[in-house]
Amino acid sequence: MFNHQTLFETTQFYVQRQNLAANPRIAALRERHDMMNSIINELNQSNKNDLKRHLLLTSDKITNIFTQIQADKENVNSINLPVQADTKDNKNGSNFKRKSDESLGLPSSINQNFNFQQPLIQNNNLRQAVFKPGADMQDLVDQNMILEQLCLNQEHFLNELYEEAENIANSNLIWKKEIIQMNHHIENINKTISSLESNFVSEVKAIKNQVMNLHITSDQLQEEMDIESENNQNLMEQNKQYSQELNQLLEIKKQLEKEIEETEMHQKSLKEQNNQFSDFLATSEIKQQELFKRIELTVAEKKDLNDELQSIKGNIRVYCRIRPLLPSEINIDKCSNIIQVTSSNNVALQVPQQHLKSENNQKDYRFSFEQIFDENSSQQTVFAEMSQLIQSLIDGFNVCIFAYGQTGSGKTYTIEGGQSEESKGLMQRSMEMIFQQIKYLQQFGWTYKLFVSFQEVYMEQHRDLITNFKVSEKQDQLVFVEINSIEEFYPLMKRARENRKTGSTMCNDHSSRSHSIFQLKLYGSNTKDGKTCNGTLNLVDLAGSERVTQSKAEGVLLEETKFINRSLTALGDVINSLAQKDKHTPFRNSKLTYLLQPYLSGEGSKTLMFLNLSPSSSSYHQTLCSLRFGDKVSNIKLKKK
Ligand SMILES: Nc1ncnc2c1ncn2[C@@H]1O[C@H](COP(=O)(O)OP(=O)(O)OP(=O)(O)O)[C@@H](O)[C@H]1O
Repeated sequence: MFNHQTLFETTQFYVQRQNLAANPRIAALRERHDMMNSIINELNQSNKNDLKRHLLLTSDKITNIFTQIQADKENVNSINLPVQADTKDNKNGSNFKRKSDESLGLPSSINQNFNFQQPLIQNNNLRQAVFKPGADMQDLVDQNMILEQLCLNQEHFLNELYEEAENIANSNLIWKKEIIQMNHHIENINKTISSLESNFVSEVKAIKNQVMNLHITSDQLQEEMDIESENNQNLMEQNKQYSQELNQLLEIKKQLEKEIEETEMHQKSLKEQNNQFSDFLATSEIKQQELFKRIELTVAEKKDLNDELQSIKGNIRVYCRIRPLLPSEINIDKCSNIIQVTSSNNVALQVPQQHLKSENNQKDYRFSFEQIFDENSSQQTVFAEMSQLIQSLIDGFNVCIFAYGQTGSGKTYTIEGGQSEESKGLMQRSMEMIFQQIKYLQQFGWTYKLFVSFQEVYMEQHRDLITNFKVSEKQDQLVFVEINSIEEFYPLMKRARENRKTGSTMCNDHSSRSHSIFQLKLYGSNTKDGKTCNGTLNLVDLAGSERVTQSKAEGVLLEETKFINRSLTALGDVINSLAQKDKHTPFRNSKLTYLLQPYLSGEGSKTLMFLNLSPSSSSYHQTLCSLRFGDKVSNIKLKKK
């Protein structure tokens, strides 16, 4: 039996379901499904080049749509349908069974917002209207027919709805499948996109690197181009300069060509002059040879004349030299000058007032010497007078020059002199003259070898002043140094002076108490005629000639003074003996005479004694002694062999 209430409720239910079918959300779902299809078609249609762009755009769209679909689907599922079997009002247990929500693809949960009370109330009202008590039978039959017809219509309509619902469920399943396929497809597309993206990124990276490299290469090329352009500019400038120089050179060339022409002309005239000159030279050479012969003869004559002159003057000569009063003698000791040079050969020693009695009131002592140099005589003047002896040395004589006098009378000043050009002494001036003469004589075939030694005799001890070593009896320890120029001589002189000074400080200023001997051995040979010519120069700075009694010396000083006096006396004796032509000359009486023996004896020897005098009144006795010694020596003549 058909239950009207149940039919009504069922009808109500399917009306609601139809309403659901017409739900705007489901319609929207459909629309989006269509849109997705169109997008997929669109994607399939898009060409490969635009694929990436489309994919990027559509992937976002798809993602949005998909999320919306998911949301909509959830919303759809969340819409609850009334379950007839479970309602309270299904009292009659209707056999109408609605299809399960799952089979329709709809969720089984109940939508709490849907109001079921309103239709139920309406049904009750309808039921009351239909089954109204007291209504007549015909009305009921009519009503029943209407209701049966209504029921049939409703059933038919419900079947349609049911089919419609099944279709929706089927299509829903198809959508699900499509969505799954689409998801796969989207995944594949995403994969393709990501691979394309990674390729794109790597390609972009590669392209970026290439672009970077291109930038670098471009920068380098730019730099090179800049350098090249600079070089180019420089080259242009150089080119300009070269072209200017070339023009100048061309002008110079023109001038030179002119000059060459002129020079060639000049050369021709010079050749002619040359021929004339060569003729003239030939005759001049003959004349020159004649002149050389004459000069040689003149030199030989000069040598003989010099020898003769020295002989006339005497082989032993005495030059007297008086030094000026020293500032200390004038200012401190208040001494006066007691020597008067009366002429170039005569000197007078005044007896000081305090000594007049002891000298028997003799006012002065007068002496004559070959040459007297007063206090104003320069080193140059003194040397000029004795330079003839140096010439004799070069001519092959032995020359001995002594400086004799008391301490501080000017012996060292005369022999060695000072450091300045003006004050340099006999030693330096002699050496300079010798080297000048050697150079001059080279043109006549003379060559010379020079050897020098510096030595000292102190208290009969012989010492080498170059090595600063003691020399034994054998003399072979004495060093002779060969010198080839005046420059080689100076350091040796300096060294000897220093060694003498060192000795002086070690031995209580023994420099004034020792005899200093400079020796030069000169060996000459003539390459033209084979002649030889050997001579020796001795410059002797004698020790101070103080007398023991007058010096009031004591101790070591007394000993030194005794040695000095002994050696000076021995020198005087030797000179005297030589003058007396004695058979035996006592050379061995002192180290000094023993050393000088070879150069004092014989006709090839020339001796000069400088008698150095102090003009001070305080040195009266010493000066008188020196003058007497000098007088004695100046009267000696060396014997001839
Ligand atoms: N002709 C001169 N002109 C100027 N000064 C001189 C002259 N002679 C000597 N003198 C000075 O007198 C001082 C003593 O001279 P020097 O040392 O030569 O004496 P010396 O006789 O060698 O003494 P010593 O025996 O003690 O060595 C020095 O200061 C020197 O410069």
